[in-house]
Amino acid sequence: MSDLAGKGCEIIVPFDERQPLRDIEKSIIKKFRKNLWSKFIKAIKAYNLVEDGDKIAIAISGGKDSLLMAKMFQELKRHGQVKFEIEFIAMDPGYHEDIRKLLIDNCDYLDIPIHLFDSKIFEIADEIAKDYPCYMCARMRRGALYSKAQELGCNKLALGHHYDDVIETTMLNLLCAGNFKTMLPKLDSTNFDGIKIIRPLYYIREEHIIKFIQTSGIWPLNCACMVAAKKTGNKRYEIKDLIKNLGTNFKDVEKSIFKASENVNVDSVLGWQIDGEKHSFMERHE
Ligand SMILES: Nc1ncnc2c1ncn2[C@@H]1O[C@H](COP(=O)(O)OP(=O)(O)OP(=O)(O)O)[C@@H](O)[C@H]1O
Repeated sequence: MSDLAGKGCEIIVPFDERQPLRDIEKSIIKKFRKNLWSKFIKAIKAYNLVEDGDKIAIAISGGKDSLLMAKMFQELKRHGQVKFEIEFIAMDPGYHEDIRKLLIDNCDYLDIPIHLFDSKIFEIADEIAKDYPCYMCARMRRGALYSKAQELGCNKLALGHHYDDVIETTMLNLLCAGNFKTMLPKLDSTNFDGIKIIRPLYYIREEHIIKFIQTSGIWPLNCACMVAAKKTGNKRYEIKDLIKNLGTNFKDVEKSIFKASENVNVDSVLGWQIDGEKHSFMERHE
């Protein structure tokens, strides 16, 4: 087994024992309506994420975010007016066997029928990018998920990134990469024809997902590799803490970071890119 697989990490401890499935499902549209269900629907409508005739591959890592996303899609199919199909795909990058078992057990309990498939991503990332495997791992993971979605005839791939992932990405780019770029709620694949990525949890705050998971009594897979377990080798963890700390002095700082990417004033920036082509404010002065 690759060193990346790890054994485990900080866990999200449930408030109570596992609740009956029907209660968990009901809680999404009742108890958590405002913070989960309404936000899910809002993003779907705002960005046209689900359309008639879609076949959506829902990517399940076994973590809290993707488990919730799976249940919300099932609710949407049950209650919504749009006609679409769903397939749940879960890729095993070389998990520790206990983690794989937890993933399967949670999906069984929650009635999420997954297509579980293997890849050797941990082994490869460990070999070719030992010190900073995250970038390599994420790229290969994306490729594996796209291929599976395409094999199943899907036109969309749904990922469980939420609001806090979005603002962390914005800050990560600003502070570490020197650019202004966020994570979009919908985008075309560059390598896989006819597949779009969608992020229906775009407006959902992580704290509400944690509350839902704790209330449901589920022990989600919290981190699947050593990098996540140790919280080192990836700047994202530092950015997460930074945003949290900023919140003590700046009111609604998360909202401001999120809004910044809706309100870019192109009249007041030095340069920008469209379709990979660079532009400068100087073009307007020549
Ligand atoms: N091994 C995997 N198999 C299928 N989908 C995956 C896998 N790993 C990640 N994903 C998808 O990519 C999304 C983002 O992955 P990331 O590792 O950033 O997860 P996360 O923020 O911890 O979310 P989660 O709680 O769902 O694991 C996940 O929500 C899921 O949709």
